[in-house]
Amino acid sequence: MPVLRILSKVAKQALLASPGCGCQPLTVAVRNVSFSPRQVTSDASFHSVSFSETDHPKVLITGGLGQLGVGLAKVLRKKFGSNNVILSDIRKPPSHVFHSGPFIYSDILDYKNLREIVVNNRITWLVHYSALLSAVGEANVPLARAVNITGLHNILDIAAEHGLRLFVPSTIGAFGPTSPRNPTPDLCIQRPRTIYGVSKVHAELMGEYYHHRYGLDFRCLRYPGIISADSQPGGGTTDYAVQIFHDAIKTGKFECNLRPDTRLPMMYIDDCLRATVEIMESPVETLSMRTYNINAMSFTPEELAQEVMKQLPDLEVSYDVDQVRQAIADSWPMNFDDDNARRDWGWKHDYDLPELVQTMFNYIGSETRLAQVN
Ligand SMILES: NC(=O)C1=CN([C@@H]2O[C@H](COP(=O)(O)OP(=O)(O)OC[C@H]3O[C@@H](n4cnc5c(N)ncnc54)[C@H](O)[C@@H]3O)[C@@H](O)[C@H]2O)C=CC1
Ligand SMILES: CC(=O)[C@H](N)C(=O)O
Repeated sequence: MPVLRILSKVAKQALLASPGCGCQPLTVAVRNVSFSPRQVTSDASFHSVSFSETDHPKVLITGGLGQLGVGLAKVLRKKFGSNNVILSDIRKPPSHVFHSGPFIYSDILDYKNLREIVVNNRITWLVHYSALLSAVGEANVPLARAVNITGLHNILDIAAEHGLRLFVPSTIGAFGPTSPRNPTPDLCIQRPRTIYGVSKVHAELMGEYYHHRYGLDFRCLRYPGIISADSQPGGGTTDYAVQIFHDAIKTGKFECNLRPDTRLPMMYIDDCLRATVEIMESPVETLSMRTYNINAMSFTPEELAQEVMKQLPDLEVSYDVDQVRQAIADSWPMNFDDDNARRDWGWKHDYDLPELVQTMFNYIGSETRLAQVN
């Protein structure tokens, strides 16, 4: 029998054999009706390697060498053991990262390589961090489209085929100028004007679709702009809120690329990583939705500078507005409504603006003093 006919017969049989829950086993993976690694036969057992089979989840983090991945690996390794958390990226890891636990090369555009990693390491949780952020995405739309959309398709198929619990972060950037901006609720108009935002809305919808259609355990948080002391942001609109601390301590001067009155939701990295672990650990029955806003604080560059100047009164702040970033920021939420996350799974932030500034100064200050001694 020709290959095409065999495949379509297999697909039909599997559809007929679907359980009454409304979820169907993974005929989804037969995206292209041709011989491809994505072919899953009708007797493929969905959720074949589930979290419950192991004491600890076995976690793979994609795009792990960016602003958030190394910190998340640290938190997860403390909880689940170093060898149970694999960081991956297409870049070369710095030596302290390489020596702190398993690291592996993985290009999310290479489906076979990704599948091999998941199978060989018996992965049960996948945290998908690879992405091009808002500003770099606008500078290279074809690459952003490939990484953020085609890459996500690979991730969804792998996660569904192997019964993984999948976390994909979304962002305040998934909203646009026609969304309510103050505050922005979970469910409202989403018509972002950046390739980054469009790709994140696509990720939210595809993840929820795979959940409802195939039972994929998809979990998604819309992060605000994340502020961290020991990792650099990767080319976003909110990057100024990290840069100000480094420039203030190093040079006593800071030139901001957004207008002083640009209000955006922001969060300290520890809150962001804790929220991520909390939603991944939340019992299924607590999740009334699969994509949640999370919020901590909201401020303008002027308000941040004033708080920083409580520590460094001589800081000189000037403004040289980047039109691309400003247009993006002007279309994003000013305040985020995260009532659903607080109600459903008990989300609560720890850091407000004063604690954030104090913590950043303590960290960067001690690093700088250490560097001066050595
Ligand atoms: N940092 C933030 O403020 C926020 C981040 N997020 C989301 O959180 C996730 C992580 O963010 P960051 O760590 O800040 O991003 P980042 O830009 O710092 O890091 C992204 C990583 O993806 C990797 N990457 C690029 N192409 C790849 C490919 N083909 N295969 C594998 N890896 C590839 C890069 O090498 C980089 O290390 C992203 O999905 C981002 O959209 C959402 C909202 C806010
Ligand atoms: C808020 C984000 O998603 C990111 N930091 C960006 O500015 O692009």
